[in-house]
Amino acid sequence: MAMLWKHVRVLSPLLRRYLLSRPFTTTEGHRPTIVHKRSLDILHDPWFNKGTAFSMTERDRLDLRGLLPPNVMSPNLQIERFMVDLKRLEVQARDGPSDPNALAKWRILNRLHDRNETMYYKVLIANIEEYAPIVYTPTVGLVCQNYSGLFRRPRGMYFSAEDRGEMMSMVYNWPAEQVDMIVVTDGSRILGLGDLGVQGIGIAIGKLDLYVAAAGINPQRVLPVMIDVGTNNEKLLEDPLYLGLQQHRLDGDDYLAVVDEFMEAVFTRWPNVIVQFEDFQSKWALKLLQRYRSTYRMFNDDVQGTAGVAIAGLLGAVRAQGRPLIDFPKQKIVVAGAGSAGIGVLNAARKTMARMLGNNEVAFQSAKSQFWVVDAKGLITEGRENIDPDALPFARKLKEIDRQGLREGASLEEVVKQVKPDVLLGLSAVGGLFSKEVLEALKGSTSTRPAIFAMSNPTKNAECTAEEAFSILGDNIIFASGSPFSNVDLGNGHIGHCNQGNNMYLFPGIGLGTLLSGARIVSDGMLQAAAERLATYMSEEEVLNGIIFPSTSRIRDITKEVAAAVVQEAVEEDLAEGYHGMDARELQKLSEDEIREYVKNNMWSPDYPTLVYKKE
Ligand SMILES: NC(=O)c1ccc[n+]([C@@H]2O[C@H](COP(=O)([O-])OP(=O)(O)OC[C@H]3O[C@@H](n4cnc5c(N)ncnc54)[C@H](O)[C@@H]3O)[C@@H](O)[C@H]2O)c1
Ligand SMILES: O=C(O)C[C@H](O)C(=O)O
Ligand SMILES: [Mg+2]
Repeated sequence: MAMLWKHVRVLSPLLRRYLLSRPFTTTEGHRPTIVHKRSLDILHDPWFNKGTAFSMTERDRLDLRGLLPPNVMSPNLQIERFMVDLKRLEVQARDGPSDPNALAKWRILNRLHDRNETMYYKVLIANIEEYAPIVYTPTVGLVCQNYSGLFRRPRGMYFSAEDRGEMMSMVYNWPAEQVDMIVVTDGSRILGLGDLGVQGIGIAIGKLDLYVAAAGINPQRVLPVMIDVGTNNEKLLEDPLYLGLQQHRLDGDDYLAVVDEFMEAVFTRWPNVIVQFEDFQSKWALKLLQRYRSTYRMFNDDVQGTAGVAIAGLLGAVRAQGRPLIDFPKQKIVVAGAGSAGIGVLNAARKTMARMLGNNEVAFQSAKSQFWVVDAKGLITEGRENIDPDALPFARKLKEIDRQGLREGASLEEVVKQVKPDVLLGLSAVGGLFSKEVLEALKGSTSTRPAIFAMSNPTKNAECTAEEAFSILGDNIIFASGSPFSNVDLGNGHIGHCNQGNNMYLFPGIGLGTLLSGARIVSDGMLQAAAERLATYMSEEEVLNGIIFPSTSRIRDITKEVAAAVVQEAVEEDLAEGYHGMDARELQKLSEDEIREYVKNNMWSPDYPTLVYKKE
């Protein structure tokens, strides 16, 4: 293949297109898939199972005759039968995604995931807008909270504090020879729900569902991982039904030793894997990112993915005011929450402003004065005792805020009243923090179109609902939330548009782009390219209508675009080492459109391959 590629440039356009369109992975397309098992073993293997869709010839070949009802169903009919069951719950559904039936829907989908992966992803991809809120936020939060009761079949791998010294061999217990994507959590800060210990595995599973559905990562090559170092959740520690280690969390060097050993083990077995860190408490999220990011192919979704999505949203808000992007450094931004997500957003927004202002130290210093950061103790100033070093660069000078009529620890309401910000952005995990009073204060905003980002998850942790924002501030605002809300009918013929501002618009493309470029690390430039692509994805008309993020139904397309931008940047930074048949030099020769096509053709689709049995 590599030889062939060398000549692609001089080949006829037709042959060139053919070569570009060939999947470089092994099992997709029309080539049969070789399996080393037969009979019931196949039916019980979700990677290969097709259930009633096994053809008669396959039933003969794989010793399945008599093990299935005789009616051979088409994949579509099979899905129709399944959907009747799933839809039955909707008849009684009341309040959208946070409805109690959501958990029942999750159960039905999860059972399908356990029996037949191809069919599961077919259902998920075809109905992503409807079921992303079930397999992902907000329902996944409820699932994690109730995991002990919901647990049936294990999924993914668990590495615990008890496994120290064993991880290097344990990693070989996973059946897949190749793993492309790992999402790992230690369960210490699951969404805005706090420490859920081992039950946090649900978030890694949900994120990987999106990797398959949105990025077309092959489901046989994803691995959800839980690093169980204990929990500080006293309720779980006392619960006899809890599935994890019943001890307090390891800390300090003991903690680091476990995570280090895990990283070494997975990168030894799968040197090209990408590891996404997810929902680690802030105390460790930033430290682990610094510790690993220049040696391993890894990134932290809460810090870096969220930052990119927020940048895209903030730039969208500028466009929605009918102003040029270059006005971004003039925006006054109040951020509530200075944890891993808030700090990630602040650093990225400051850098973006600085770049627009001339990309020098003076610009970098002056950009920080556009931010007012409020945490659990109120406005952060240089007068704060024991200030978190990550928040320090954003601490306001005491003299300066005195002039603004503010002080150390001022409340969010006071800050909004005095600053009159263009943007109010919440990553606090505190539901209802943007109270009636805070939203009333935002009426004084000097912006022609103030923006509210209530980004905390799940729904009950959102800083305000869409209804609250639109009913108090009217329809001349931009609204985005981390978990989905329905659009709001304002009763005057106007509709308040709800955007979902969630890192799901970036992490699948960051992962896919890193994989297909074969980049050695995930660089700042690659993350920036991803964010910029998302920022320019919406048309002028959409943005002026308050639509600053795409709908989830377009997630596969936006992910392809983001991945292509990441590949291109990796190539430009000379980080790309290639992937399968596409080596680094060939990657360098591809045009922008060819990169897009290369990405598209390497996205897995949920089609049943023909199965052929072969003895091991
Ligand atoms: N939409 C997204 O894509 C996205 C991405 C990442 C995280 N999040 C959400 O962001 C939230 C925070 O995540 P994190 O990792 O930064 O958590 P964290 O616990 O590390 O940080 C929370 C921060 O909020 C502050 N805070 C608490 N009470 C406050 C109050 N009353 N007023 C102002 N600030 C207050 C805390 O002091 C802390 O700085 C979570 O709910 C998470 O689901 C959303
Ligand atoms: O998981 C999400 O929905 C977004 C984000 O990663 C979070 O932690 O809230
Ligand atoms: Mg997260």
